[in-house]
Amino acid sequence: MSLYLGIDVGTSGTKTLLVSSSGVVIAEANATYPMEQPRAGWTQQDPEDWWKATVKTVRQVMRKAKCKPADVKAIGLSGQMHGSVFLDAKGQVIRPAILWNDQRTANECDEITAAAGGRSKLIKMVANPALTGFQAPKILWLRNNEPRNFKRLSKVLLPKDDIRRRLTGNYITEVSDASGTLLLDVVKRRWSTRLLSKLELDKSLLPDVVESHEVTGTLTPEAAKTLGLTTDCKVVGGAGDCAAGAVGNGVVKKGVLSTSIGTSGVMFVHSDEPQYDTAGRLHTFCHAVDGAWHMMGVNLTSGGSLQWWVESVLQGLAGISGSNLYEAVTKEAQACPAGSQGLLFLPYLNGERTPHADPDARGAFVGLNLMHQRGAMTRSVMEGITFALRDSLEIITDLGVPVREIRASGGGSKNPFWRQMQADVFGKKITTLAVEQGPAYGVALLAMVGDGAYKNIQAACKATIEVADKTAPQRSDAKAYNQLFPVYQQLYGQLKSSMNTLATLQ
Ligand SMILES: Nc1ncnc2c1ncn2[C@@H]1O[C@H](COP(=O)(O)OP(=O)(O)O)[C@@H](O)[C@H]1O
Ligand SMILES: O=C(CO)[C@@H](O)[C@H](O)COP(=O)(O)O
Repeated sequence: MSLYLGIDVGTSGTKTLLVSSSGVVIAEANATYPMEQPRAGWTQQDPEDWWKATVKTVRQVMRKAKCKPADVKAIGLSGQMHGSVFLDAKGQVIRPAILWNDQRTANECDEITAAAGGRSKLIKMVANPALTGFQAPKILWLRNNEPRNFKRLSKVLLPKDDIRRRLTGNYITEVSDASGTLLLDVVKRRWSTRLLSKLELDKSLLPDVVESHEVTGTLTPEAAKTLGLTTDCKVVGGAGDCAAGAVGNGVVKKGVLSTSIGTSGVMFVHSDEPQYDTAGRLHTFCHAVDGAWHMMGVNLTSGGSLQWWVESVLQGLAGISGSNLYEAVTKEAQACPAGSQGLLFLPYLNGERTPHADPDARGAFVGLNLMHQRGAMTRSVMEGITFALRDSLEIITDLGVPVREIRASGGGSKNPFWRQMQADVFGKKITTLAVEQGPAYGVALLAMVGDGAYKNIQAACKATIEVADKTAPQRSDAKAYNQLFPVYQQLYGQLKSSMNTLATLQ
């Protein structure tokens, strides 16, 4: 028997899947860990927590499946992107890892842009502008703010690649996650020696880069023993969670987009060429598909905004308690008409990336009146999150990218009411898959390709992925959203200066 492990080192926890070569999920396990916020806008985690969660979940799926260790032929790794694990020459972690949603590096983003000779020159070099969450500004932040730690620095790894180091002993990343460092020449799929030299950073700080399906090593005897696997088990490159999730959704060819409403929100499109938005609003990264790229818009607090609204604000109020919190609030939201009676919500609770790269953007309800009840407010939170995704969709379609179908995924898309809202706001048919397992599933498929079970990732997706559900737009609600969306789009510009001042007062 040939089995494959997909491990996704997420922000709230690690998810591990054991999958057969025909794509059936045999067992799954999750383990959570905390996120530290030492100051407003700063986010950190201990890489040791990721390793413990990896060991725990792999051992759990092996126990559940009762299979032989030798049956597990290969592992695919996925994870939260952009985070930085700082290591010394002995492979010891120097300080807590700084995460994708951390906002401390605004000065370093300016420093990078200036060193590159301006924003458009930087975009030409690495296909993207400098954004606070990316890895390169974090390395500069360490140099500027913790010089003693910087002196000890020998390697910087992305979260899932730190797990690879512990599994194989090798310091390797792959093209999709490396794209989010801002140090990869995304067009040539190799480190940008030009930008590295302008930033006076040594290339030896970075790991080697491979394609996502390539084998990066086998388990060390120690790792094999700890996980209950064998030293023949391969570890393939894998992918950052956005590209891995897209592979798991079958977004490996032109014309299909995927949206994900998790903590963050992502609108993702496959591209056969390295196409990019010259204004830098979308990210252009290498896809986990050999020789392909992708563009994506990312909202930093997407499902995270609804989670804040439901779990921090509404929870405990009359009728909103117990294990069915989201069902209870959805019922109230559904009772309010599309457009939330003229109420709009801006989901910029922790700054924003697409289309407003602004660490000091903030959230807002605009248009409140005495008629509005709890249901209208919940509905407007869901609508605001969906409008934020439509911002990305409009940039993608304005670039001339054809959109035939949108595949919805993530915790938010499990809710049929929200799927219908997405169809209505986007004006497109929304599809969901029979088994939606996200990034961990995508990298299990890449592991199959690396092991030779399929000739490429397109063949693996074709053999394993099945569309289950289709939701078409409803004309009347779509019309209400089309009236509201231009007002939503104006609000950021109108409120930016007040939001930025308020951010200094928090
Ligand atoms: N029943 C539900 N209805 C609507 N949204 C939900 C529901 N359950 C979870 N969510 C949303 O899904 C998000 C979590 O999605 P998930 O894909 O698990 O995120 P992540 O991988 O980032 O942890 C939550 O922030 C919440 O907004
Ligand atoms: O920053 C990005 C992508 O550019 C985020 O999508 C993170 O990669 C999110 O990780 P999770 O919250 O899904 O773990």
